[in-house]
Amino acid sequence: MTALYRALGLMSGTSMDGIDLALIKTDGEQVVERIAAGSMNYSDAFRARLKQGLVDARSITQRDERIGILEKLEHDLTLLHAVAVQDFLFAQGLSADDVDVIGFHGQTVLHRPDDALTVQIGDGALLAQETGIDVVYDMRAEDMRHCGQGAPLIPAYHAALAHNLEQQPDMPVVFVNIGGISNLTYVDETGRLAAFDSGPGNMLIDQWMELHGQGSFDAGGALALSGKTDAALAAHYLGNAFFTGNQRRSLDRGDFAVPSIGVVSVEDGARTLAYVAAASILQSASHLPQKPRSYVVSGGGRKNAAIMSELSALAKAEGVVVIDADSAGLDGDSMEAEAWGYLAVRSLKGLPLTYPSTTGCDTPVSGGVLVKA
Ligand SMILES: Nc1ncnc2c1ncn2[C@@H]1O[C@H](COP(=O)(O)OP(=O)(O)OP(=O)(O)O)[C@@H](O)[C@H]1O
Ligand SMILES: CC(=O)N[C@H]1[C@@H]2OC[C@@H](O2)[C@@H](O)[C@@H]1O[C@H](C)C(=O)O
Repeated sequence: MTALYRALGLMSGTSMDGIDLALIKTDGEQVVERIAAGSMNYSDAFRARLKQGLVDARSITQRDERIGILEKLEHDLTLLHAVAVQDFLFAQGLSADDVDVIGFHGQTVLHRPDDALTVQIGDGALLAQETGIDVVYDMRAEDMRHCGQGAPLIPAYHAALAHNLEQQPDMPVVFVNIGGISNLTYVDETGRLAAFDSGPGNMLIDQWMELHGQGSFDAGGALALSGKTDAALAAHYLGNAFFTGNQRRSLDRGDFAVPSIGVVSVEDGARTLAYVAAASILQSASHLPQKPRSYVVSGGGRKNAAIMSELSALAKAEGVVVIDADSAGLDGDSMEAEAWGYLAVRSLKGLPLTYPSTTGCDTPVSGGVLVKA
């Protein structure tokens, strides 16, 4: 039997709502045992600093540049991850010795795949020092050196999950992650893998809510459910070149702009953006190798009832079943964090993290930087 590693994945996603943590036991191949998961929310003040970081990052031309507040932000973000790890281990009754490796994503502050530039802040050496645990980080860069788009990386993990589901969904199955940005992974009976980002997920909804002083997200999709879809606004988003272009693989937060205030009512805006989140999944799925038979949905967007009802209706019209990841025996909140633990182990073993069919790289590519504690 191949060695199993206890891997702790840490994800700070594009929504910038906090840090997700997940401990798994895995061989980095077919074996995945989910052990525990947790999260630590960012304060409003820290989230505001992250947003400033995105602004400052716009002038980066070399991926190790840390302009404006980015140097201090990277340091503080890393220390917050160290605190999240310590709190998580304490809550689980574990210690650093119980973890073989941390898979550290950090925070994406800039993603320009067309310029082969992707920047995640997060200091792997500092995290290893603070936690006393080996850290694998910076897992997107090597893919870009091989002409890949540096994202999405979760498909390798989805492929492993497809073999581990308690209830096998109808194949081909598509894993749908509705985060700030959404992405799709297609897996069929032959093990064929295809993946790409599919469009805006929650990020426009979150920005729309903030613009109207209605908090940072549409809880349960309640506001959206009280509005109606504005066809012209929806068509504006769904007509974006991303959906038709042949380089359509990965997205940056900046690729879609929130509607201006007053274009539609706040309720109709929330509904329209929920519709766009759902419809862009279907629109992108039309580029998959074959029509899927089921969607397994994870990410915070599955808690927005307007997104889910739009998605279910659109999928039903195409004969595709929508399943919540949790009802498939998975954890829809911590899947990305699990993936980063899994990918860290693959990195240790020199196994590919990405494939030509997932990021567009020219050959299967491993990656990640290891820092020993
Ligand atoms: N109860 C809820 N009701 C509605 N929406 C929710 C709820 N909880 C979370 N969300 C949405 O999900 C978002 C967070 O989702 P998630 O954590 O999957 O994103 P992320 O991992 O940061 O993004 P990405 O996958 O793009 O990196 C929040 O910003 C919010 O919009
Ligand atoms: C550059 C970057 O951080 N991209 C994220 C983002 O958030 C969702 C989507 O866009 C995906 O491509 C990716 O994250 C996931 C976890 C991934 O790489 O698989």
